[in-house]
Amino acid sequence: MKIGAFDHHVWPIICSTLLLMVFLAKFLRKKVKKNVKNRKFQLPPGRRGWPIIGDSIKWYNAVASSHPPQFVEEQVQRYGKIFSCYLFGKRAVVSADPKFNRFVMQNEGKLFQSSYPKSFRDLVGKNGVITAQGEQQKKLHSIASNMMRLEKLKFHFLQDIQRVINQTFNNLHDNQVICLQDICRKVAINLMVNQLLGVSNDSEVNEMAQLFSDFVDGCLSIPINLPGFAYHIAMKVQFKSCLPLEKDSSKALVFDASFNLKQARESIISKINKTIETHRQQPSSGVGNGVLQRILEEESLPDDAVADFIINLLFAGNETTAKTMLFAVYFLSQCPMAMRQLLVEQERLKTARNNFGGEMMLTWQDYKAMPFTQCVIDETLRLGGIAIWLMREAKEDIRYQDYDIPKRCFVVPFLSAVHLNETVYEEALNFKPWRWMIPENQASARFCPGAELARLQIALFLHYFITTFRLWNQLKEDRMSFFPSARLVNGFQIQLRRIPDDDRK
Ligand code: HEM
Repeated sequence: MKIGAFDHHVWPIICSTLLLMVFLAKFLRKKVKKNVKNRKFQLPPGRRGWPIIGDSIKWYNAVASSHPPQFVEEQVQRYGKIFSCYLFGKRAVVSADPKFNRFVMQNEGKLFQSSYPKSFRDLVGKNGVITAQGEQQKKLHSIASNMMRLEKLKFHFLQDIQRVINQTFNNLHDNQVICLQDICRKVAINLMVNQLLGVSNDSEVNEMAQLFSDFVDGCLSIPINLPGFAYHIAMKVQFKSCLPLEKDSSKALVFDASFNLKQARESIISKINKTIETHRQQPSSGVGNGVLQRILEEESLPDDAVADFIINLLFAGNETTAKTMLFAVYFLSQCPMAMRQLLVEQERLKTARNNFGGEMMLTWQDYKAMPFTQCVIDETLRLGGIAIWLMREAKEDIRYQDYDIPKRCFVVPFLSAVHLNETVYEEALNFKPWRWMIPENQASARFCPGAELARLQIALFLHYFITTFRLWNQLKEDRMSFFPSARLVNGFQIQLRRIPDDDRK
């Protein structure tokens, strides 16, 4: 049978040819589109991992271990120093490349911004230096840097820090068994209360310290309370697997759902507001010499912004300082040679202490004469990795060398992968404070406005610790973990041997 001019055998051939051409056209269009897209978005190499959660569980397993860069190191071997993956339900670009990390830090606010969950921002306050963005962040950063610059430390903090440390140590007796992790938290929180709020009365310090401490513990647990978030699932799995093994004495693992964080925040704000009121009523009473009082005198921030500012500083400075103190003693216990050298430096200064109102204290010149102590602090920060990674978000599509980072992508400079890299630091896994005596190693980025204050606090803590307690017996093996924050899993339980009073000069 004929249809039109064609034989009926010809029609199937024409139809299939047409179909083939349509498919071919579609395929080529897709290919061209993909190429254009690839050219536009050449993500760093990497992988997708599991649906929704991506590599979050592997990530958490690594950071809960004693060697947090493990996951990053594995990916670096496969894909290179900058790679992509999925974390917390988001596409992420992770870097173990010091150059890229510097690029991120140098373009803070311009190309990148900090990326914290909303619930965290609500708790620590939207108007604080950690959580604010753009121009407001720059302004708050400069206020924070101004409040904690060297001259202020010299005049406002030096003696107070020594008083607070001694108050805590005076309550510890010979042969007492302590959990050093708890003691360091207590010292650091008391220091924060004293320096931020200008509170020095014992009972007030204790009351505020308890409030601050509960608040910081709670904030560390907030990712747990994000239902439906990949983060939440990862944490839950992680918790089930690590909790029975790693129950430590610090409160860092107390994840009590009934804990009312908002209430703790309100109580802190009400205390801050009361202090503001007292200061306004008696501005020249000389009561309190904290950052809070100085902000009220020197800056013109609204009261709610002042409260957020203080809570942000508390959050940024408390755990970081406490854990650096703890890790310094932990590393020193494992390195007798460094311990001996530190003791020589500090014993010499102990004999030079001066009398300030009946208390023997160190002067600013003494503090400046602790070169080896500063190396111990640098090495503790490198090996202890208190700030393991930074959390950023791309503000726009960004081109870096051959790669593209799309807008809103999670960007993670993984600092400890650089700090523990053998090609950057020889014998990177060993505690070797002497490496910081080499001038080239000394330059480091200063993006923490509290860095100098933290150094002063840690140096003075080490001075009084090693010159008050002779030797300490470690009662339980310990190891570091970085989940949910940096800690020693058994809290570093030690028995103190106090140097007899007549031995002290
Ligand atoms: C050893 C102790 C400390 C360490 C290891 C440390 C580390 C850091 C790091 C890595 C950052 C950058 C975070 C980021 O960019 O996402 C940072 C920022 C910050 N730190 Fe510290 N810090 C310490 C002590 C302190 C203290 C004592 C204070 C103040 C009381 C403080 C206040 C801040 C503030 C306000 C920021 C935010 C700066 C901004 O975003 O503009 N830090 N710190």
